[in-house]
Amino acid sequence: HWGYGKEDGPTLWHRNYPVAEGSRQSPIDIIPLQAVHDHSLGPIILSYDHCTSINIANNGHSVVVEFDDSDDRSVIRGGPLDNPYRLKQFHFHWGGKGCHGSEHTVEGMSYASELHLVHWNAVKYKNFGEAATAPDGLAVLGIFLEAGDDHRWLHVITDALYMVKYKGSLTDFKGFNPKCLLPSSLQYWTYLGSLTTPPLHESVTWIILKESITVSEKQLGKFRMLLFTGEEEDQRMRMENNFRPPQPLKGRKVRSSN
Ligand SMILES: NS(=O)(=O)c1ccc(NC(=O)NCCO)cc1
Ligand SMILES: [Zn+2]
Repeated sequence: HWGYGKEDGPTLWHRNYPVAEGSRQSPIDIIPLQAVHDHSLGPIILSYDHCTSINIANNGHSVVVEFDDSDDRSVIRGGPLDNPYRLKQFHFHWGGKGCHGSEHTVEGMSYASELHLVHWNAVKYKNFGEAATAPDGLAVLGIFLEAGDDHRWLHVITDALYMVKYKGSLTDFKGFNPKCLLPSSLQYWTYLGSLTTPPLHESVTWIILKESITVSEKQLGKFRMLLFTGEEEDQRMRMENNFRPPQPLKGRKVRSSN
């Protein structure tokens, strides 16, 4: 199976997932000065007020908070999107002690971590699985996490991580609204890309916020106490450096909101 190690990491994924070498892979290095200011790009609109988080889980690659996506109660719209996209889950990517862990980079600079809020086009597709294989099926909002002071709301997540230490573990996680994890500005870059983990489907409209949020090293350290491995496995492997490096732009344009 795939992972982030020497034997199963990003450089080997193309063996089972040839689209890894496709023309719209993610993440990418964003060069702000090369981004095209597109004045037709409106603001992104996040309607998360009635979102319903269900559980938090360790899937062996990251920690994921799943939402009830049975109706349009929490959606992202506007910006580059032609339809509202329903919030399905959010998860994180992070590094090892002190080193970097974001997937997207900005002029070669990476951040300590990156939060992905994953949405799917329920107007055109009947479920997430179908949308995940369509070129306009998914919209992922990416938010950079920078090391600094404590984040006042992230503790709600980090305090629950001990419950999902092992791969395959899952626990209730109700009443969490990811709006509390947003920076003050919703200015963004956007481009057409892919899932950053297998199956690497080229189905994602990426919306990356220019402003990062600040979290403490202590809070980041709690992500690193998670394990890639299950409770029954002898070899414990700390969950860290679960990020794919930037992929070739292959002629794509990155657009910038005003
Ligand atoms: N890192 S990412 O590009 O945001 C991403 C999002 C969803 C997936 N896959 C997913 O949600 N599958 C649903 C069932 O596992 C993989 C990668
Ligand atoms: Zn992700």
